[in-house]
Amino acid sequence: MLRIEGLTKRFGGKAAVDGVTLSIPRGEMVGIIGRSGAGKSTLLRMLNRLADPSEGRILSGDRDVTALKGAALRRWRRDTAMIFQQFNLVGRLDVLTNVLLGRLDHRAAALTLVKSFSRDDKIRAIAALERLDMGHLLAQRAETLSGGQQQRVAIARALVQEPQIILADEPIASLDPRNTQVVMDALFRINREDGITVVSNLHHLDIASKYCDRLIGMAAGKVVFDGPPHQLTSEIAAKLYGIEAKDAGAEALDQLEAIASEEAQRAKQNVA
Ligand SMILES: Nc1ncnc2c1ncn2[C@@H]1O[C@H](COP(=O)(O)OP(=O)(O)OP(=O)(O)O)[C@@H](O)[C@H]1O
Repeated sequence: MLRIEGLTKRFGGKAAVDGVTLSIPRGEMVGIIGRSGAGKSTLLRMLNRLADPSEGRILSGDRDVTALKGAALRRWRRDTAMIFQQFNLVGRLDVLTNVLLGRLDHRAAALTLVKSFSRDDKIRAIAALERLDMGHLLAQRAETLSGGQQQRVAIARALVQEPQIILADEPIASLDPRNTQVVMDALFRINREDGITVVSNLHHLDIASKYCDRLIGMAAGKVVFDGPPHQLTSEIAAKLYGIEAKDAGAEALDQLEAIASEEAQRAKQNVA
């Protein structure tokens, strides 16, 4: 269980994240939604300790994550793998080596200085790539891959970290609809099969609603909605996305209704 208590991050006088309090149980698939500048990335970066809060605490069980330093902080970063919009691969390195970089924190500090990975590391990396349907491209340079393929390599790199939580910062923002589905399906499968908590910032309400158990809506640094997708009303969507995005909110709500009716249909079939 991750607990966030009164988390605030100020840049100058302005609060990018403003007194956020939340609990995230292990194994949940959470979507953080809201318009650009709402504070979603800053919140995620604080969870991984890429950014330090101005106020508040993050607790993992009874461990105070906000106070971690040195080796304990490195362990926390390994436990909370990040995935980014721009994939953050090393373009000139091959796919397998990019994935192996996710194993660096598992190795003794002395070994990290030598560029050799154990057989066990390589087996894990290949298995992660195969799981993401990328095994056949392991020798290819990362920069030659499509965006969707690069994001799958980034997910494989996150997997070999053996994280408890995957923090995905707009993982599909640079992808076309087909790759969006491939990447979201992969994150969903990892969440369901491995029980890894996934917290993902998502611009698209329809995608967030389709894949997530829970949506956290942010506006001006504050949480303005926290609940399952079917509880998101048009008023809240309008508040989250602002007047000019009202239509997008309405469109997304139509899709929410379609999802809800599909679920109802499935439930009916199960009963029958
Ligand atoms: N390093 C920084 N220095 C100054 N201001 C910052 C910094 N990082 C973020 N901000 C500001 O904090 C606010 C929240 O930004 P953040 O990137 O967290 O929002 P977001 O919801 O993730 O938006 P987007 O979807 O566009 O990434 C914005 O007003 C942004 O300009």
